Formats: sequence, C-alpha cells, structure tokens
Amino acid sequence: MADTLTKTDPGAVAAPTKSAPDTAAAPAPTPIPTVIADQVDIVYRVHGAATSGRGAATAALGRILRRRKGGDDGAERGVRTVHAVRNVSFTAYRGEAIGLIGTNGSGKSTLLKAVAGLLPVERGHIYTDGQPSLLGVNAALMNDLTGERNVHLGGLAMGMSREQVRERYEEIVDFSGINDKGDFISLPMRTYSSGMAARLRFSIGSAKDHDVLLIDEALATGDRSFQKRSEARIRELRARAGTVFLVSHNNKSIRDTCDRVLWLERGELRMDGPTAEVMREYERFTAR
Ligand SMILES: Nc1ncnc2c1ncn2[C@@H]1O[C@H](COP(=O)(O)OP(=O)(O)OP(=O)(O)O)[C@@H](O)[C@H]1O
Repeated sequence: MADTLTKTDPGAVAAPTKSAPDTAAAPAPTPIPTVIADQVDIVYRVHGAATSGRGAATAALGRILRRRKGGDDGAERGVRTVHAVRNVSFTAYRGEAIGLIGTNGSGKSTLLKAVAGLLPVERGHIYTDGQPSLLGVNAALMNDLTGERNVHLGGLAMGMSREQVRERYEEIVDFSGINDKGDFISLPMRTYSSGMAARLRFSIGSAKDHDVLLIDEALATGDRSFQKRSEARIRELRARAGTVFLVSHNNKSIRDTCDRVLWLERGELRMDGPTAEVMREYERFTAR
C-alpha cells in the first residue's frame, strides 16, 4: 500500500525577495513532489502455475496427495513468481504530465497500480501526496446499471458529494458524447460499445480534480475527436495543480500530452527525461 507524504508546506514555495530589483525575473517556484518511488520492486505470485503440462484436475489431485504426505515446498505447490518491476525510483511533481512507455509486459500497468495503492511493493517505498486515482479502461462500473446510475455511483465512489455529482451530471454526460446518437445514458452499460463505455469512464473519472490521476490506456479506445477532447481535459487537470500519469502505446498521445516520460523495459527504468529525448530513444529501440 502506498505510504502518504506529509502535505508540503505551502510556505515552501519560493517568494521573490523584497530587495530584488523590479527587473529581476521572479525565481521559479520550488517544485512540489506528489509521488516518490524509492527503489521499488514488485513481484507477482502465481499459484498453481507449475503444472508440468498436466491437466488442471491431475495437478489438483497431485497437490492434495502431496499435502497429505506433508512434504510441500513453494515450487512443488506450483507457486511461480513474476518480478514485474525492478529497483524503480523517480519523483513526480505537481503540474507534471508523465508518460509511462515500454514494450508489452514491461511493467507499466503494474507500476501504476502500485502508485494507486492497489498492489503491495516487495521492496522499497512509494510515497504519495494526496489520493491517487486510477482511471483505467477497466475501472469498475456496473454493467447492469444504466449510464446515469453509473455516473452517480462513480462520482460518489470518487468522493464527490451527491450535490457535486448532480451539479456536474450534465457536463459529464455531454463530455462523454454518450447521448450524441440518442438517449443511451438511460440504457444499461452492457448495451454500450467498448469505445462508448471507455468514454463514459473517462468522463466520470476526470470530472473531479485529482491530486494524482493515473490513466491506463484510456485514450486508446475513443475515436479521434474524443481523444482530442481527452487530451485537452488532461491539460486542464494538470493546470489545476495535479499530476497526471499516462500509460499508452500511442506515441502521438504521449507526445501531445506529456512533458516527461518514464521508459520501462523488463521492469527496469531505462530512461526518465523530457518527452522528445526519451521518445527518440524509444522509437530507435522499437524500430530495431
Ligand atoms: N496478475 C498478474 N499475475 C502475474 N503476473 C502478472 C500479472 N499482471 C502482470 N503480470 C506480469 O507482470 C509483467 C508486467 O506486466 P504489466 O501488465 O505491468 O506490463 P505492461 O507494460 O503494462 O504491458 P502492456 O503494454 O502489454 O499492457 C508481465 O511479465 C506480466 O506477465
């Protein structure tokens, strides 16, 4: 579970000195950290994985017999480990939009879930200032409930009051574009296409100001005009002093949205820097 940073003292923001001449440029405000990952390792344990090619029933019977005999180490029980994130450290600051890139299985979603406090770290620490919110395409909305009920429940689940949800309801539905082609918001979510459902999730999730907003591929599902609206929304969220993390395989989305990029490969942080620099190296790597 992510530890919590003590709130940074607002007085820590550097103020111009009184004696400075009028013409002097104001000193840049001290960046305020929102997420610190310190030498983080994340390991999955997969139970019942080492079945040596036998069927599930045979493997289960084998496990019962071994348990009766008493002798049973981890490997025998079929527990396999996947070391998904290795020794990753970074500090994210308020107002940054950070892209997380890397080839399939490189650990991006795993790292995001750990920052959200949904996965424990094996080693190291993750400190966050404020409540991180994970806005994934799989964010749990209820398929049997109407879009309308999901807007209300989703808003409440994010900590908005009933009144706040009511106030923002129209805006959330308009932004999602769900009703552009008819009254779909009063239908159960299971009747939505995957793109429509993803749009509604993004609209609900981004209706609230977040200290740290974690977005996993949400932009990949909408059509181009929705992607553009989403990118603008992410810029607004950043402007309201939040930090945004965006996992995406869409290099253009990353370039259009992020000013900094963390590149993970095989669980290790391969590069952390300005978007243009990291993307150049990443594209060289993936073109090979
Ligand atoms: N629930 C899980 N149990 C066991 N291993 C997992 C689990 N989820 C992910 N992994 C493994 O962890 C590693 C990192 O996976 P992760 O989903 O974080 O990568 P990713 O960079 O987000 O990939 P992609 O770009 O394909 O979405 C992979 O080796 C994957 O097989």
